[in-house]
Amino acid sequence: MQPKIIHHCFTTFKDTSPLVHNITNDVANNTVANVLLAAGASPAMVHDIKEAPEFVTLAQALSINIGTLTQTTLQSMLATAEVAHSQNIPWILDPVAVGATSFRQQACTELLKFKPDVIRGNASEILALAGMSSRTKGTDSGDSVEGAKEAAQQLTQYAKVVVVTGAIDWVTDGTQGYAVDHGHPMMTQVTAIGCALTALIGGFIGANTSKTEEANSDSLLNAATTALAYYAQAGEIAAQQAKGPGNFYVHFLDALYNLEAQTLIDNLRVTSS
Ligand SMILES: Nc1ncnc2c1ncn2[C@@H]1O[C@H](COP(=O)(O)OP(=O)(O)O)[C@@H](O)[C@H]1O
Ligand SMILES: Cc1ncsc1CCOP(=O)(O)O
Ligand SMILES: [Mg+2]
Repeated sequence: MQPKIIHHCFTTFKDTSPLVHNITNDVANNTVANVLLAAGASPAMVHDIKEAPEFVTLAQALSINIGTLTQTTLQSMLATAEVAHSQNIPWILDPVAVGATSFRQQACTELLKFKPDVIRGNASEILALAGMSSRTKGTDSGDSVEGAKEAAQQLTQYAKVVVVTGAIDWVTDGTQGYAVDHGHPMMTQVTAIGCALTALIGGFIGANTSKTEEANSDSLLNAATTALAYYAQAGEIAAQQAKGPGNFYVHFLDALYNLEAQTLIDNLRVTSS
C-alpha cells in the first residue's frame, strides 16, 4: 500500500474526528473511550435496546464487541447492527472468545447476517469464527496469525475486510492482503487493547468511507491498514518508555495522542502479502 494512501486515511480520520458508537464489554468500556479520545475520535457507549438502534444513526461507525455478552445486550447488538447495515453506517465486529462457548458462536452467527464491514479478532478468534479448530485461551490467543490466514480468507464471505492481529497483523479483503509489522508484546499485557483497536478501526472506516453508499472494500482495506499501523506504532513508542503494563497504558494513550502523520509514514512497515 502506498504511503500516500496511509497518509490520506490518517489525516482524514484526524480531520473528521468521527463519532464511534460502541456496544462493547464491561472490561473494555473505559479503555475503548480513552483510546478513541486520545486518537482524536469521539466515543459513545450506548447499550440499551431502547436507544442504541436510534443512536447509531448519529454515528459515523458502529463497533460491536461480544466480550461480556448477555442475552439482553445480544438483542440490542442485533437490532443496532440491523440499522447500521440498512443505512450504510459502517460497522465492525470483535468476536471476543468466540471459540469458548456455543452461546458466543451462535451470537456471532446471528450478527454476521447483518454483514459487518470489518471483522477484527486475534488468531484464535478468527479460526474459531470460521469454524476451524483453535487454541483459544478465553479472550487470549493461543494461535499464530500465519495459521489463521486461511480462516480470514474464508470469513470474507461475511465481511468485506477481515483483520487478524498478533505479532504481525494481517488484513485482507479476500484478494489483496497486507502485513503490518509493528507493535510490542506488552500490548498483550493490558486488557482491552484489542477491543480498543477494534473501535479505532471503526473510527477509521467511518471517517474514510462514503456517507451515502455502501462502503467499498478498497476504502475499508486502506482505512483498516492505516489504523493497524498507527495503533501498533504507538505501542512501540510506549513500550520504549514503559517499565511495565501499568506505565505502558499511560504512555500508550500519550503516543496515540502525539503520533504525527509524517512519523507514521517515516517508520512504516506495511507490506503486501
Ligand atoms: N507479540 C506481539 N508483538 C507485537 N505486537 C503485538 C503482539 N501481540 C499483539 N500485538 C498487538 O496488540 C494489539 C492487540 O492485538 P491482540 O493481542 O491480537 O488482540 P486481543 O487483545 O484481542 O487478543 C494489536 O495492535 C497487535 O498488533
Ligand atoms: C478479560 C475479558 N473478559 C471478557 S472481555 C475481556 C477483555 C478482552 O480484551 P482484549 O480482547 O482486548 O484482550
Ligand atoms: Mg480481543
